[in-house]
Amino acid sequence: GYMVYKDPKKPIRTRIKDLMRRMTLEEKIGQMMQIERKVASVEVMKKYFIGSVLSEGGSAPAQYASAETWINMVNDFQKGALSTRLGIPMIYGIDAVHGHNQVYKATIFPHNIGLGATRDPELVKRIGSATALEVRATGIPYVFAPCVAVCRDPRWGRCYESYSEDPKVVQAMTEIVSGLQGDIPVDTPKGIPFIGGKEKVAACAKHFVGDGGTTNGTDESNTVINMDGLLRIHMPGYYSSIAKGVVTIMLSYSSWNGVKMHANYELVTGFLKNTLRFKGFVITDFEGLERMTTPYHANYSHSIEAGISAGIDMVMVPWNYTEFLDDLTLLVNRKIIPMTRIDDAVERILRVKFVMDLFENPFADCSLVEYVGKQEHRELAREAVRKSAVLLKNGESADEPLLPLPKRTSKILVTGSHADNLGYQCGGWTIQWQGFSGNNLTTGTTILKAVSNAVDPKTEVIYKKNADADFVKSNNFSYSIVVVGEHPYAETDGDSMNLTIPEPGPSTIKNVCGSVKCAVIIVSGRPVVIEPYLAIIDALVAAWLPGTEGQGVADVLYGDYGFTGKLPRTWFKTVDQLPMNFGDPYYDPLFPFGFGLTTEPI
Ligand SMILES: OC[C@@H]1[C@@H](O)[C@H](O)[C@@H](O)c2nc(CNc3ccccc3)cn21
Repeated sequence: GYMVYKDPKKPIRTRIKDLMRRMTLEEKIGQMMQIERKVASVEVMKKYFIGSVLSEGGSAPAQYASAETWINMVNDFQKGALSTRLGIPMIYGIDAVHGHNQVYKATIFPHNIGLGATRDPELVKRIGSATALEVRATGIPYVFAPCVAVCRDPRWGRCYESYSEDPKVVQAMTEIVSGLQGDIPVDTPKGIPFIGGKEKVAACAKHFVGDGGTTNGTDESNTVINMDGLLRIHMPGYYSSIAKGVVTIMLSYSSWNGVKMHANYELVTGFLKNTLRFKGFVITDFEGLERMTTPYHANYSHSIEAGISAGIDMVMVPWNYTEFLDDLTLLVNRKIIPMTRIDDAVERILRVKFVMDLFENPFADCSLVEYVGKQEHRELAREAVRKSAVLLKNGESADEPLLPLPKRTSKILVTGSHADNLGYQCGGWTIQWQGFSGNNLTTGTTILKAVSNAVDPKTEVIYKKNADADFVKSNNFSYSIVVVGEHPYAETDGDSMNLTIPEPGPSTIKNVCGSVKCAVIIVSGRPVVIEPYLAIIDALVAAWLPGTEGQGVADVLYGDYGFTGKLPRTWFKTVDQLPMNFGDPYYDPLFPFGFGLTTEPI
């Protein structure tokens, strides 16, 4: 029969009110639970009134799964949700943090540190639009992006997910929110969520707040800074994201001055919801409540009370959602958590679902599948790669630059662990949570292939993964391209106290650059130790984590385009200087924030 909440002609607030008054406590708590796809099913969706499902890093319906396979999976979960008494649609979320990075053949864009180096917000907005299309092509309407962390210590394993050490650069790059969600209508009141239609997705500014400011860059640890410092350095990305209508905000595992963000009422409710008037929903990180305590999951019921009371609306409770449901039900029945808090959470979640048209359009169709890895998206990614590359050294003096390299010559050497490895050049959060090695798990252009594509057909390109001095001396190479750097990593696995390039990178640099002109390309998620080798390196390029479109590196190496990238973060001399950021009283970098040599296109 007719019900107001099902009537798209009624105002959203009227539909929410009508729906809320019909809901049982169990149905309300169901809306607050986001579970992982591996434990989700039509039955579970129906039995527990699940409001949301996610793919954790690397969690796909199958290896090499097509867009259609993704769509069928998402639609199945949706059928379960719609078969409940009130038929509230579920929302599916995934980490699309540098393109739709979990999907085979999707376009993989440079990670955020590279986008920060472009200083091009309009480009980043276009990347958001392209990403939204590829995500919608697989039937998914919600992404856990952008990360607006301000990484203040490159020893942090997630520094590459941060656009810059400078909050102003991070604020500029929140243009990606407008690309992902669509431009917010000018008259929209501040903080109201907005999504611009079926080719746009709900975004998620993360991780609130101060994730990039932890001591020594230790992931998930403690950010020690006063309120002024927090607001000046770590908060601006949220001002800009909310002004652009960001629909959700994810909390950080980290603490601020010893208080867990997942239990921080003053910042989550007091500041974010009341002062900034954020009207979307606040979501935990993965097992955020379980990981509030050491040991993990200790005193879980208290963690639930602390988190929900702090202002958490949706809980990423991937596995033990039945325990969460039981504990929270008890807390409400005992009046430890007031129903008004539950109603605030559910109202925010429902508002997002109504705003996103999920009630009227709960199912995905196959109309967009050809957008996955679309050539024009790859061209956009190639443009981003060009603009993200930072030229740090070019010959011993300005009047004898090595770059741009000549395309026409007799014989050149391409060498290094990262020259022919698509997984390495994409970095973490690519197909697998921790990224991958090799060229088989998705499609793209390695830097080796890019060089071969770029040079004159008469030029002989010799590839040797780890060339030694004898090999170089026994050949008469005109010049060499040495591609080395970090192996892929994500989160805590990326924390590093030494920031060295793993062997045989340094040896390859020494072996090759000691015998022939060399252009060294660093593939890394952050500045790494390079000072000891700088003197023997003729040209040095920071390529960051460029993604699948390695052709963009060759574009600037060979002068089809000029180098324009600028360092989005300070390049240290030695790690014992850290943390060291632009504006610090002690500032003695190898290359300062904003540094970048340029070349003219040929
Ligand atoms: O993938 C979901 C979220 C992601 O959006 C967050 O940015 C990130 O902090 C995040 N981490 C995990 C999984 N973390 C984890 C860490 C150690 C062991 C097992 C899982 C999931 N997620």
